[in-house]
Amino acid sequence: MSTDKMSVKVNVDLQKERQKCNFNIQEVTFIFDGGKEQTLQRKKIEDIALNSGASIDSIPEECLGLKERYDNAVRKSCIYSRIVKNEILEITGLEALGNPVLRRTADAFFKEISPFMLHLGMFVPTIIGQCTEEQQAKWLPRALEMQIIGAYAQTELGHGTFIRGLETTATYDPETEEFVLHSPTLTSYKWWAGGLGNTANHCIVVAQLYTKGQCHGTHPFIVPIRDMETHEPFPGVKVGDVGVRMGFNTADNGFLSFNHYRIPRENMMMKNAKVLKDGTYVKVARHEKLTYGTMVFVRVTLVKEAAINLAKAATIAVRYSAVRRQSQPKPDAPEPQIIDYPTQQHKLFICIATAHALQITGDWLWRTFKDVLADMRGGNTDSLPELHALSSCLKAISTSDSAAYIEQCRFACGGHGYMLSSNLPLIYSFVTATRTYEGDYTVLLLQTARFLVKAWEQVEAGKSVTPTVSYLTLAATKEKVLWNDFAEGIIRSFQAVAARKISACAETIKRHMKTGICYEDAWQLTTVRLVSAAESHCRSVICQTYWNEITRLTASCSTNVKIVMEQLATLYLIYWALERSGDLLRYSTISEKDLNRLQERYEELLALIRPNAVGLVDAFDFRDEILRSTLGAYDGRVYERLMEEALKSPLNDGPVQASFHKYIKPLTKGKL
Ligand SMILES: CCCCCCCC/C=C\CCCCCCCCCCCC(=O)SCCNC(=O)CCNC(=O)[C@H](O)C(C)(C)COP(=O)(O)OP(=O)(O)OC[C@H]1O[C@@H](n2cnc3c(N)ncnc32)[C@H](O)[C@@H]1OP(=O)(O)O
Ligand SMILES: Cc1cc2nc3c(=O)[nH]c(=O)nc-3n(C[C@H](O)[C@H](O)[C@H](O)COP(=O)(O)OP(=O)(O)OC[C@H]3O[C@@H](n4cnc5c(N)ncnc54)[C@H](O)[C@@H]3O)c2cc1C
Repeated sequence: MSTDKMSVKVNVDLQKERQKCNFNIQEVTFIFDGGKEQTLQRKKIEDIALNSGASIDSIPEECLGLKERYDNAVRKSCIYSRIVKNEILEITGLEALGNPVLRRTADAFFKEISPFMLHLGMFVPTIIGQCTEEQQAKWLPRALEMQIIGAYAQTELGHGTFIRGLETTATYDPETEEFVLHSPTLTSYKWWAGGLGNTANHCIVVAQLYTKGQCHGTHPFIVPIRDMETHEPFPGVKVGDVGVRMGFNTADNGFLSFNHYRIPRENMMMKNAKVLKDGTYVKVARHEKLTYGTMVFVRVTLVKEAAINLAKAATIAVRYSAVRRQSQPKPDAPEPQIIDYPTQQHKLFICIATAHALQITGDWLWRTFKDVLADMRGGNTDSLPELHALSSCLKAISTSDSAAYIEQCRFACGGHGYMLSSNLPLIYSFVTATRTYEGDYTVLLLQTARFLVKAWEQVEAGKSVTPTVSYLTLAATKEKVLWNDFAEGIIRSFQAVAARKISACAETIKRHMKTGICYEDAWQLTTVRLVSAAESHCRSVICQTYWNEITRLTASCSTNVKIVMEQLATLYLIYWALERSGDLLRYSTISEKDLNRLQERYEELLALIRPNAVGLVDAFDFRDEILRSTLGAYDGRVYERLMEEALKSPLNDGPVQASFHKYIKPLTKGKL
């Protein structure tokens, strides 16, 4: 098609899809956003941030060089942060830090990431979580006003996972009432902190605290690293960019080292522990791990982050699949829309369902987090271990599932999904990093497994356990869970699988120890099973939360919304029952006949959901500016947009590139 004849109308196939949709889209948007109020607030924020057109690039971000891309990201971060500071936080308050609306709207400005993301994502939350009130009064207004820009530097070249192994030291000098920060080795260089390389002028540094000759473990400090006028690093501070990455290239991930660099005593974040003027160390917190609080907070927010990104990818892939026609399964019939292939539905509908499952579970986890925080303010830390176990496994599974399904969405778009202009590769490169940062997948599942094994030992000892593991009590009676394929039956069977795996792990550890080895070695020998047990536990939590919550949330919805939401949730349960059929055959009474029936129901559900597929992704309600995809825009002008974006490439700035004259011509003329 010639570019000058491009139509601006909505693609006909998409129009027909929208006519087929039989439910009220807005009601589903409300469910996905967590309520009508939240939808209205989100739309208001999007209007404020996006209607001026400030987010729009004349040249696609991906066509710029590395430095220009960073420069452009800083420019737009300043615009967006001004809007956030002056207008958005007024509406949302600091609640926005745990609410995906800021990130969702930021996607219109940054195809990759803002170098300011960690400022709001971790620097500000750490000030809130780790500073005394007096310290907050000093730092928080400056941070929110963007007078200072911060990063969070915990990870080092040598250690990310094992925080207790960090090597940076903060040694207290009572003579001057200062801490001396030092990086004793190459492996002690801070590495990875977002925004640190060139942007931040302050940084939270996690270092081993020494006072009176004794090490008290890792603690956070606020460290000025650059001159506020010249932006030059202070003497004793070495800072730079870690180099080109798979994604995140506008996030300015940096390295940092100190050479006996001094900061005032008051720059230690002292909510959980203090160093007095004379160097006396005073522990304030009731729980050893409260200094890890920011990580728990971010893990909680990442569950909804995973949901939103998957919803974006699903929107792109489903709309494209309604527009794209390919092959001719029946002679003389027109080429079908690719969404009519059951295999395509199998790839995509689980993505829609998973986005809902994670969003709903993320909302529930956020509420749980706030409850635990309220308890802790009252001095009660009893629920912290359960929150840590939950946030660890949910962060691990949500980010891992979301990354895998985003990649599946890209596969579902064939060759065009490989184009950066589809946005799918960029969404993937962002989300796949979430599986690693803020705690690696395996490491976090093993944290949950620790909690589960302890819970099992408690159950065996006849003690009560916390709500999310109460299903273990039933399992301990050794009563067999009889398979039934109602939703509640499937969920009970998943719990039985998790319980059996957890008890088997506990037995395996004991068996190893009987051979004379220590607990730690026995634990290591069991870790492959422990990861699998923690994964099963987490899936049962997601399935139960999704089912219970969707039933509650749709109670007052219109009939067709109830039906389509129930279809999606049932699809999710059956999908995982089929995926984990090996576990079910091993640990429940399910038979081959039951599995065959489940497979049939799964395929029936694909057909039932099919007419509503476009409506379901429309209900995620992403503005085109946020989707930033040639394949996923609301109007479905896929081919026109692909062509328009292609023409913006600098490689199309003329019919002949300079390299022809420099290299190719001499080669073809035998002169090179
Ligand atoms: C203005 C424009 C801006 C643009 C718009 C932006 C808008 C932004 C707004 C919001 C943004 C939201 C999105 C956020 C995005 C954020 C991006 C983040 C980027 C990445 C940042 C990072 O990665 S920071 C570094 C993170 N690092 C880690 O996560 C390290 C992982 N390791 C650990 O957590 C721990 O070391 C460990 C848990 C693995 C082990 O710790 P340790 O060795 O000390 O403990 P043990 O294994 O011995 O366990 C002892 C005991 O403690 C319990 N425990 C461990 N951790 C915790 C915890 N956190 N809480 C509670 N309890 C804990 C453990 O279970 C053991 O208990 P027992 O009872 O003894 O069994
Ligand atoms: C894009 C990006 C942004 C980041 N931003 C920041 C930031 O702003 N600030 C910051 O401080 N950090 C940041 N990080 C660092 C991040 O938090 C760490 O990379 C992460 O915690 C993993 O630690 P690691 O790199 O040391 O991996 P490692 O711990 O070395 O992991 C390597 C492998 O070893 C395995 N492994 C490690 N320990 C165990 C164990 N005990 N048992 C079994 N297996 C184990 C892991 O599963 C993994 O497969 C960022 C990282 C990325 C990729």
